[in-house]
Amino acid sequence: MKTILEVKNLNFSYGNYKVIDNVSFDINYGDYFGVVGPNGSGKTTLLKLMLGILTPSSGEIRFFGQRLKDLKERNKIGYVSQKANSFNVNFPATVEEIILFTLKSLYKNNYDIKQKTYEALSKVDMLNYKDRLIGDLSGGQQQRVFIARALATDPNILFLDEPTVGVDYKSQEDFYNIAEKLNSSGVSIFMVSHDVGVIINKVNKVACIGNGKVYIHPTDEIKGIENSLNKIYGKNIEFINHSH
Ligand SMILES: Nc1ncnc2c1ncn2[C@@H]1O[C@H](COP(=O)(O)OP(=O)(O)OP(=O)(O)O)[C@@H](O)[C@H]1O
Repeated sequence: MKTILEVKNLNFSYGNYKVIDNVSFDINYGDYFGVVGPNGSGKTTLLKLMLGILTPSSGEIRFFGQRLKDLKERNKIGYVSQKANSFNVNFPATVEEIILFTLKSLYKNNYDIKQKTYEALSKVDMLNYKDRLIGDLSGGQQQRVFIARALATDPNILFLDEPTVGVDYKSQEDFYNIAEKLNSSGVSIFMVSHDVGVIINKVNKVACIGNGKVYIHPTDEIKGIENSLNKIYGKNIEFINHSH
């Protein structure tokens, strides 16, 4: 099993307030990794540390064996932020242009750029919308375009911050189907979510975050997950339907 991301003895504080306390974990190629925890527990902070948006107080983050700050292939890491599906409705760009713009900074050949754009839009079933203005799409459709933009650079790992917030039930289902398909095609996924029940049915590893600590369990370790959730939420949580 090859490791895609290694986190060792990671610490992070905002001023005197410690949010990440000596956390270590690995993500392997093919993992579908779900991060759950209460409001303010540090999910977004952890994700921002992984992406280099925040700098740890101490500890190490390695992608593909390289330290984050030395990493050359940043395009192998995809990211869709929490705010991606609340795009300014007046933004004057088409779906196709949103992706072309990102790729132009990475590739020279215009034919390749078009091909990669169309491939990425097909992966999220949005190719038919390529000429539509991004601002005219629904939240769920915009979200799919931003996933396509993240996919267009062929990432090995995709970071998703609360991808199902603000999208309706059908779009959530569409999203989870796309995520599953991507994961089966070899893209590792790191997904932050509030939806503990859904997460447990979708992912293969769960990270429960709270009080600075991160407890990692494979999804078939239901008892272990319940214990960790009890620690971080401070109340008794039991899963009634164990689908694993
Ligand atoms: N820039 C900042 N400066 C100071 N404290 C911050 C900053 N950003 C976040 N925090 C604090 O750090 C803690 C973790 O925040 P974070 O946004 O990572 O939590 P979260 O688990 O993603 O929360 P939510 O589920 O509400 O999105 C919170 O207590 C928050 O108030």
